[in-house]
This record gives sequence, C-alpha cells and structure tokens, in this order.
Amino acid sequence: MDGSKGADGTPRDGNDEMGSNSVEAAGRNGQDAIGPEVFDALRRVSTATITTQLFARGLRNAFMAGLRPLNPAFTRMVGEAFTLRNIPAREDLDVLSVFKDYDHPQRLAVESVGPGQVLVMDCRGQTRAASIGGILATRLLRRGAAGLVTDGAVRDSPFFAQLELPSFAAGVCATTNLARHHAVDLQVPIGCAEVPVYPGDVIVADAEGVVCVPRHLAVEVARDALEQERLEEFIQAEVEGGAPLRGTYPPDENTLRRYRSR
Ligand SMILES: O=C([O-])CC(=O)C(=O)O
Ligand SMILES: [Mg+2]
Repeated sequence: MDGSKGADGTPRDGNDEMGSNSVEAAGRNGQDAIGPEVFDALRRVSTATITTQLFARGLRNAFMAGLRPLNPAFTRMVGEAFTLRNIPAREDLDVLSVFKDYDHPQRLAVESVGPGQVLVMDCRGQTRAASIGGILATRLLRRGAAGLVTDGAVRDSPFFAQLELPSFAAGVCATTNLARHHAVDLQVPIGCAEVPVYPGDVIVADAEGVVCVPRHLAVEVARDALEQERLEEFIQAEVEGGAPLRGTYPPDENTLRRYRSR
C-alpha cells in the first residue's frame, strides 16, 4: 500500500501517536506477533471505522449484524478469537448426563480460553436454546477472557446484564444448550452471524456490536483506523460548525490542508 495514504484513500498525517513503525514491527512475525499497542489502538476506534477499513481492503462481511451487548456498561472488547463450533443437537446424544464429562467440548472450551481471548461460538444463528449461561461466563471472566460472542442465545440474561464481561448474543433463551446445540470442535474456522471467524482473528466490539478483523490485517487496520478517526473528528467539528458536505465530507484539498495545519 502507498505509504502516504490510508486504506480509504485519505492521507495519513505524520504524527501517528500509535507509532506506525512499532506497530508494523510488532506484526512481522506472524501468528504470535500482534503487539499490545495494536490491541490498544483497536480498543480506541469504533467498529464502524474498522468496517470501513476492511471494506477498503475488499472485505464487506466482517460485522456480526444482529448481535447485541448483554451488559451495556461493558461493550468495549478486543481480543483474539477462541472458537467453538456447534452442530444441531440430536435427542439421543444430547442429554443432561453428558455434562458428567468435564471434558465435554462446551466445558473444555470455557476451560481453554486464555487470558485476553474472546470465546466466539458458532450456533448457526439458532436462538431457541442458550449457548452458554451465567456460571460458565463467570468462569470465563475468572480465567481472564476478554469476552464472549455467540450468534445463538444466552440463558441467565439478568445475570449477564450485571456481569463485568463484554458479552454479545443474538438473543436470550432460558432453554439449556443441549436442546439445540451439540458442541463439537474447538479452535476451528467457524461462522458467527454469517461472518467467517478463524482462530486468532482479532475480535473488536463496542456498543454497536462485534467485528472480526482477519489476523493478518490487524496491524494495518489498527493504524489506519486511528488516522481515519482523527480526520473524522476534524470533519465532525467542521460539520457541527456549519460546513456543508461539499468539500468537507469527503475532504477536498482545502479541507485537508486545514486539517494538516491544525
Ligand atoms: O446450561 C448452560 O447453558 C449453563 C448454565 O446455565 C450456566 O453456565 O450457568
Ligand atoms: Mg445457569
């Protein structure tokens, strides 16, 4: 990519407070190389901005439409995806006694999510049973998880409304998971709200919802998203001050000059 321009075509200014160099260095070594400054940057930008940055790179299906935060006081979330895939339940297999096995995939998933990771569950959009409940979510919190995401439902939702763990779901349903879901695989590619999620992708959420950033794009999206928001803050102030859209949004050369010399 042209070093002087962001992915949305807007120029970057020089005083990048995240420090582009340190960020790019952090991403060089592949799977284990996303630096904390990248997560910090993604935590500071909106999911809307991130979807624009992904769109500019050809990715149009990254936002998990329809998922809502369960505790409006805890929506900011950034972490690597730890995935759990469910298939439809079968009555003869999915009975209460399966949980006598502490290594049941649903329980194993909860006990495997690492500090800073986000448990992302594929429930095929099926909300007529819970995918997780309050006790398991509490365990995730104690393990240091960054949050949980499901395209199914949760049970114990009044508890989730108080829980200090960012949690996003497509609905609420008191019925236990076994009624609809059979947990099968951990750490495999999944679909969540029709969005592909690969283990290790970077999951970002705010009050609007959840977006999945493919891992290999996390560094540049974080960098360019910060710059997009700086510019948009300026544009917002211009529009609040009475500026018309023409020349302002998107900014023409005049507006950009004033932005750069502010
Ligand atoms: O059966 C479940 O989904 C688990 C549950 O209620 C909980 O974790 O509190
Ligand atoms: Mg419960």
